[in-house]
Amino acid sequence: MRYAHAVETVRKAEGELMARLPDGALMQRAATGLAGVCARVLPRVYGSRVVLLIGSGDNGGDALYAGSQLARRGAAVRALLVGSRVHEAGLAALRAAGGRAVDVPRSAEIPAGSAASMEVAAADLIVDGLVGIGGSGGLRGPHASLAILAGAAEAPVVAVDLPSGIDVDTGAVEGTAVRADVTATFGTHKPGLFVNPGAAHAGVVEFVDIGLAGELPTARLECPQAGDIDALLPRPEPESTKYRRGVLGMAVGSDRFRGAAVLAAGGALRGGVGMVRYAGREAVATEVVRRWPEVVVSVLDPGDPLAGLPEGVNAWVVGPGRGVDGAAAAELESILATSAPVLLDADAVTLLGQRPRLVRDRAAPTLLTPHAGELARLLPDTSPREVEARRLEHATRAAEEYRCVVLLKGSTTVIAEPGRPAAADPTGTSLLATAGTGDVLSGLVGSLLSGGLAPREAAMCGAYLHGLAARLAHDGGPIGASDLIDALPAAIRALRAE
Ligand SMILES: NC(=O)C1=CN([C@@H]2O[C@H](COP(=O)(O)OP(=O)(O)OC[C@H]3O[C@@H](n4cnc5c(N)ncnc54)[C@H](OP(=O)(O)O)[C@@H]3O)[C@@H](O)[C@H]2O)[C@@H](O)CC1
Ligand SMILES: Nc1ncnc2c1ncn2[C@@H]1O[C@H](COP(=O)(O)OP(=O)(O)O)[C@@H](O)[C@H]1O
Ligand SMILES: [K+]
Repeated sequence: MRYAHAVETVRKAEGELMARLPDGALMQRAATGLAGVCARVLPRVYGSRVVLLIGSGDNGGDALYAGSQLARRGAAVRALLVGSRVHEAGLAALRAAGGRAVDVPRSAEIPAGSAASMEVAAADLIVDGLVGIGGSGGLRGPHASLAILAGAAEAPVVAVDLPSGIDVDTGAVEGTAVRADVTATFGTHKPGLFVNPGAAHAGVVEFVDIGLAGELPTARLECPQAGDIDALLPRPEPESTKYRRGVLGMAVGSDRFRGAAVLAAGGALRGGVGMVRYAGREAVATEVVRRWPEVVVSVLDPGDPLAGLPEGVNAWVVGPGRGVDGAAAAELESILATSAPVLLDADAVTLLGQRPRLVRDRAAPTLLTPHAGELARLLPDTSPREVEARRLEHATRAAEEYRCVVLLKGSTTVIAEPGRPAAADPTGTSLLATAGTGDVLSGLVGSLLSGGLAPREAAMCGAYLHGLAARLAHDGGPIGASDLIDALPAAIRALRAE
């Protein structure tokens, strides 16, 4: 598991640790780790041209000390000073090691052809020490110009602690931010490194241990790794039966959206469910069984659909392609009145927006899996764009308001549960941005719920496998939701190998 803490927590923990250590010790640890990361990114240190982008704060100090270490190993290090002040001891260390520093004019944009712009363009490595956890908002003035120049340069960019300009606590990017190839982050991960759009600016995140772990409380955000998912995933045991592995009820698809039922059932079957019990109209049930003969179907009578819903299931998936009419609402209400764990997706989430109490007052485990548009319908005065800009914040708010677990789909899938650290899925890929992949996810997560995982853990495992399956299914061209189903067994197999 990778753990991320909010700025306020990091500051407090660093303060406590610093009080017990000699002055500057933490910065030396950070700088040494950073220099090591830079040395691994460079083909060789000796003779390479390293450009440091240096802002006002300690983030610049880290970069200057790391630069001094690289200079001692034979790199030609040049610091571009752009802040209203500079970390003086770091600058002195750089100079003592033979590095040089130039002031970048702070008032204006940096013109093409200026000395600073030529330095950046000719670099073998660019180190982003503009701002760290003390930054706020998108980058301003010459900081922004340097970030743009660094983005246009060929050299790899190593970000110090985080890519300057991203919102550390949320991953929001409001304005210009550095795009790094590698981020060396100190003491703990930061939430913005795991949540897009911030995460996409961080590149590969390398953790630098500065001895902070003992001072840190519970994380704000967790990012599960293959081993964590492998440990959680239910697997058949010698005494397993189809019932013990989990019976999943599925109220998905409709005459109009038959594919949703087929895809969701496929996700469940390849997710390791013991039995899928499909409930729906005859035409849909026929399609489901044609594709998946192992599914047990209950054909619902349009005159009295609730009477035909199967009983004795371990969990339910409700919503994808099901519609938002009165019958769908009555069905949702009836399923939520059971004591089984329920996953609400798509239309069921839309229906919930008008009936929040259905979930708020429910004692049994409940999981919502909206995309940004659906989540926005759950939160008054919130647009899908706002949800996408600050995913973590909105998923957390919805989980608190509806008192249940929320998996918010999208560029980064995030999972929130009141009173627990949020989780960010690391495997997501835009290959998934194609119709029907959400239906597969609902079945997959449903199968894990029916297998006994709690909603948060089922959501974490499902999202991880979903993204991994997309990556494995991808052989250079596009993939569809059906390919994703086929790749799920390989994704489960790959967990052990990762
Ligand atoms: N604490 C510790 O123990 C350790 C901390 N460590 C390191 O310290 C880092 C935090 O350092 P920090 O607190 O000095 O803040 P930091 O982010 O360098 O600069 C903030 C300054 O930047 C500016 N600025 C802000 N926003 C801006 C914007 N949008 N656009 C442009 N400029 C902007 C603003 O300055 P001003 O504009 O006022 O000149 C503000 O004051 C941390 O990330 C880690 O790297 C490590 O050494 C390990 C031990
Ligand atoms: N840009 C993206 N990057 C990563 N994953 C994405 C992206 N866009 C969509 N996805 C994923 O694709 C799936 C789409 O689900 P959803 O919107 O419910 O589609 P549908 O209703 O067509 O099945 C979700 O798992 C979501 O996280
Ligand atoms: K930085």
